[in-house]
Amino acid sequence: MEKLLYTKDPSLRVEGFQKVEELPEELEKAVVLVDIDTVGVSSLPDLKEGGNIPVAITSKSIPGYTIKLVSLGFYDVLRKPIDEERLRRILQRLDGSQKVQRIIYIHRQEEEISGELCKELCSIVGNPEGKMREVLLRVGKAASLDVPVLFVGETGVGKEVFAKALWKTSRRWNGPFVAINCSAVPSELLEAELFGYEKGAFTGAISSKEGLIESAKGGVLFLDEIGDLPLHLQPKLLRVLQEKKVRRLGSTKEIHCDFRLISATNKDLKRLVKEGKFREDLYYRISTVEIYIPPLRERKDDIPLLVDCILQNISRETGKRIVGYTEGFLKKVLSYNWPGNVRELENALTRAVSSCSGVVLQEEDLDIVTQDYEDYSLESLEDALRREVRRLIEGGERNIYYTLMDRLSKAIVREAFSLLKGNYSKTARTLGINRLTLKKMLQEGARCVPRV
Ligand SMILES: Nc1ncnc2c1ncn2[C@@H]1O[C@H](COP(=O)(O)OP(=O)(O)OP(=O)(O)O)[C@@H](O)[C@H]1O
Repeated sequence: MEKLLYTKDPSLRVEGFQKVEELPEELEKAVVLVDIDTVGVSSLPDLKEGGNIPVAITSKSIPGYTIKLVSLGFYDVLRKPIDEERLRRILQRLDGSQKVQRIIYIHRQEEEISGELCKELCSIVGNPEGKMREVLLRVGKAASLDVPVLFVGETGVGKEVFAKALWKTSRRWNGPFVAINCSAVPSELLEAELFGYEKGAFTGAISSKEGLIESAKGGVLFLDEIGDLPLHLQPKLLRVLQEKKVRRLGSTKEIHCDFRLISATNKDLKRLVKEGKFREDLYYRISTVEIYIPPLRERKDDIPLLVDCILQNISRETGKRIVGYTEGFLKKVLSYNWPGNVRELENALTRAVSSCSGVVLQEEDLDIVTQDYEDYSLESLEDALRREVRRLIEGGERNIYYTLMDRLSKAIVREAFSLLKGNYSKTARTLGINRLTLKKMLQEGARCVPRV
């Protein structure tokens, strides 16, 4: 492995730097130029050990990024292409205080790592080796394409967090991020909100107003719960997406609008299409890239990392000092299935912190009902359900009925199917349901998306 020695030579040229795919074994006292666009920042702790001086190299010029990188531990940040004069100044600055012996340029060919950038920029927590890696890679790739993206996943999995990460790492990062939840606005108001209106367009329109589509010009329009977009607005949205023009209510003038659509849903849109509740052409238009975010119960390795991060945030916000938690506490967190995902975890931890009398969270501070109860009677099941309904309502969850019914029906079907050794006819007969319905439920069991 060739290494470039730092010689104080003023004619030092960047092109002469050693490029290595992986960290060299001995790095002591090296200035390590880390191409973070391709290598990421995960190697930082290793680099700093042994007194190396990491300098980040990036082509991204996102506001706050330099500060973020320096706060992570980089000595300085250089933009690509590397300005040799700036590099030389950094080296001279260092030379007085540290004996720099060599400079190494670490770089990786893959572009995949922009996913890592999303992670750092948006404080997305997840095990880098786990399921979130795939999601981050997909977000990283989608960021460079200016096409509509649809995030699919249960409530509280982080669809909006990822939508923002996508926006911040796309070429539209300096444009606005305009978000609206289609299920939270009554259908008659949603049209005016999205498309805008002219004065007198309807009773109460005392002045004209631009719609959110117009406001998203140059940036991103985030349509949350797009599955709840009323049928009569769907062709209007489709037209806007096709023609890149919007017409305010009460106007004949078309206004050009250049925005990127990112949408999210916790519903099975393909099923809504089949049921005639969502237009097929719109579905294909909004889902050029579809990214599925798995529920927390399918990525339990993320939970300890999330717990640490959420507890730090809660401590910061509330001023209540929490130094850790017992093994029993973490065991209880891990044994629960978190149907409300990260949002529910945040709410449960907030409650745990407020009920904790010391600085270490105990098992009993967590008021969740874990699955390993011993009492199998229907009464106890009803009790558990009552507690679960109360907890979900207090946690501000939506779609409670469907989430619970979906989980219950799937649990019943799966258990019967496995007890009856995978015999479809027998299971259908025993459960008293149609064979086709059974097959469909078993197929859909893997995704578990609550639906109406
Ligand atoms: N990977 C993550 N790292 C850190 N925080 C996360 C992560 N995923 C989700 N969160 C947090 O969980 C909460 C819910 O996330 P978000 O609102 O993005 O979920 P959602 O899937 O859009 O939910 P809904 O479908 O109900 O709108 C937020 O407070 C968010 O900051």
